[in-house]
Amino acid sequence: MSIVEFRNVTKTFGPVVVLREVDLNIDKGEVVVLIGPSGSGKSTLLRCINALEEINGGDLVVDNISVKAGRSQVRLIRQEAGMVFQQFNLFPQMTALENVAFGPRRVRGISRAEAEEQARALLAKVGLAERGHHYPAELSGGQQQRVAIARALAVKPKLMLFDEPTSALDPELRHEVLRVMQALAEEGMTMIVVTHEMAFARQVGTRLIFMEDGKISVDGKPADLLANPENPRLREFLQHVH
Ligand SMILES: Nc1ncnc2c1ncn2[C@@H]1O[C@H](COP(=O)(O)OP(=O)(O)OP(=O)(O)O)[C@@H](O)[C@H]1O
Repeated sequence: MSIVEFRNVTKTFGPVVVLREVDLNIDKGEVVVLIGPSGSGKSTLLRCINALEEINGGDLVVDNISVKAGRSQVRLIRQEAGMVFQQFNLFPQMTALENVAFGPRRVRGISRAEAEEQARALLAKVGLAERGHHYPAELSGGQQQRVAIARALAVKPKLMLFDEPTSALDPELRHEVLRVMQALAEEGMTMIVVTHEMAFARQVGTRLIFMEDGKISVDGKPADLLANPENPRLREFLQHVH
């Protein structure tokens, strides 16, 4: 069953066309890895899914809700699609625990005690049970990114969007974030991941999409595409990401 459906979606910024009549269906449980040259529209495609960007043409339906519906519906989509950014984007004045507890308190209106209990469980899940009282500045980049994942999970999203989640991290910190993402995938979470981590694509991805100039040009199984990239531009791209 589709959880994300792009129907002929166009997105422009002024005169610049960033998504060109994109058609794409993503089913529940898929782990889609999105790759492509800089400026090909990967981040924009993700940001349209949780309505951080407005589409200009076509329709985009997320868990049966159109992004073109009214404001209250769009708010629902934001809850259903958790987003993790390259730069973590934690609230600096809040502890890790407060960062994770904040969303459920605001969105679902649950008590502080209940939100903090859930937040503690989520921090334990991402391997940070002992770090709840730390502020973001006291945590490594990899720890901050894992708090960001816990924070996104706290509002119980149906899918998770990751925009280059490891690009700002030193190599030795990347694997701790990738491990958390792999565990989520193994639990059946639907995920769309913009990344250059081809080992993750091969081991965890169920689908690999190559974007070029606002269009999807290759869409298939990671193992097949990585072993035998028939598309010459994909082949060239892959030579540069290793
Ligand atoms: N808010 C904006 N205003 C104007 N142009 C934008 C805006 N956001 C993105 N763009 C333009 O849209 C195009 C696609 O950007 P996008 O960030 O989606 O690409 P990307 O494939 O994610 O690239 P990268 O790998 O460099 O992050 C680029 O030409 C970019 O300059």
